[in-house]
Amino acid sequence: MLENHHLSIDRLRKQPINSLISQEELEKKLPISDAIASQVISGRRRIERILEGRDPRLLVIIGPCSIHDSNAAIEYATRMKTLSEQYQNQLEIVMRTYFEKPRTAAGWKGMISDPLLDGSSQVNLGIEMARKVLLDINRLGLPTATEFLDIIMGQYIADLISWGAIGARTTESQIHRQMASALSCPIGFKNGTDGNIDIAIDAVRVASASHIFVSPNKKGEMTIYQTLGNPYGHVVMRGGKKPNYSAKDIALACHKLRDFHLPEHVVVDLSHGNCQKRYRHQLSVSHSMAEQIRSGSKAILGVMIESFLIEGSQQIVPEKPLIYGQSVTDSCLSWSNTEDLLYELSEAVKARF
Ligand SMILES: O=C[C@H](O)[C@H](O)COP(=O)(O)O
Ligand SMILES: C=C(OP(=O)(O)O)C(=O)O
Repeated sequence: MLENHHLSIDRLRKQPINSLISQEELEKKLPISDAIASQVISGRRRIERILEGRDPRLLVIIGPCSIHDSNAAIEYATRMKTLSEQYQNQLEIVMRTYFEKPRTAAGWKGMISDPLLDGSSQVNLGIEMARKVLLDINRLGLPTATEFLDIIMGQYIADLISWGAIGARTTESQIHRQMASALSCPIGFKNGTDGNIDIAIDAVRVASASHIFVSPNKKGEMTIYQTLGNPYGHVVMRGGKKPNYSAKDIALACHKLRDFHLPEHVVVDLSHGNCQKRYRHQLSVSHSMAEQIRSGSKAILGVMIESFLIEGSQQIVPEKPLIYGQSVTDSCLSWSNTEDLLYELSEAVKARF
């Protein structure tokens, strides 16, 4: 009687579906080898050197908006690995491997939440598939980037990530800033969806400090951690109601960073608000980046690009087969546009050595 009464007080709007695999169990199933661990560590170190201003190469975070098909992701990574070797003296290429999608309103929330893309929400399968893709891509020798959206799920893959993002919708969230202060990779904070850069600068400052952060340990036991602070936070300009990639916008952001004695550099996201959701416009934003870099800008430390095997995007329709290699979230650039764009950026970077 008492139990029923209790149920009606705090379990009105949820019911258990399944228990979640622990990080320890998942890592036992899909362990990181010594070779992959040192690949991740060296990828992070190269990115950190760019952030420290000790490497003039351009950080390029590139890949599909989201990963929904492991085979297509591996094919993309294999092709990208060839380009990353070709341009290794100018570009540090890191592949976008986004498994969690923050949605403006509704929509598919990514491989971790719904790996079968049918609303069956098999989270244990999703997290296993995500970890496997990351192991495979890192095994190819390509560093990986992701958005840390859910403060618990990201920890199941964080050991395989060389660059992390806190997205436009969560940069202002205290919990995400605290999580970033604990993460082992460099973290880019997006400006807000309305274009507000100040919240991203605040996030960099907050994440660089130590915090108390409550999260599960590898066994799944809730634990109180003291974080050390992340010295590699930086701002990602992604535009908002209007683009913010012009030299003037970047100079303004640098001016604001200077006021807080922070390094005067940013990553520019060519997609999202900067292309105003017209994916081909990423090419014009890229021309502007190349132009600014050629004229000596040191403020652009990196760029983010949404690209996949096939350009554009497609809807997830029940029973309808998906087009292989095409995005199911934001529209992406084609492979051939991607090749042209990386060539242009690599040539521009030569000019700033
Ligand atoms: O990068 C992806 C999307 O821009 C983000 O997840 C929001 O997508 P939506 O506006 O289609 O929900
Ligand atoms: C969701 C993304 O970006 P933003 O947070 O800038 O909207 C993204 O890069 O996938």
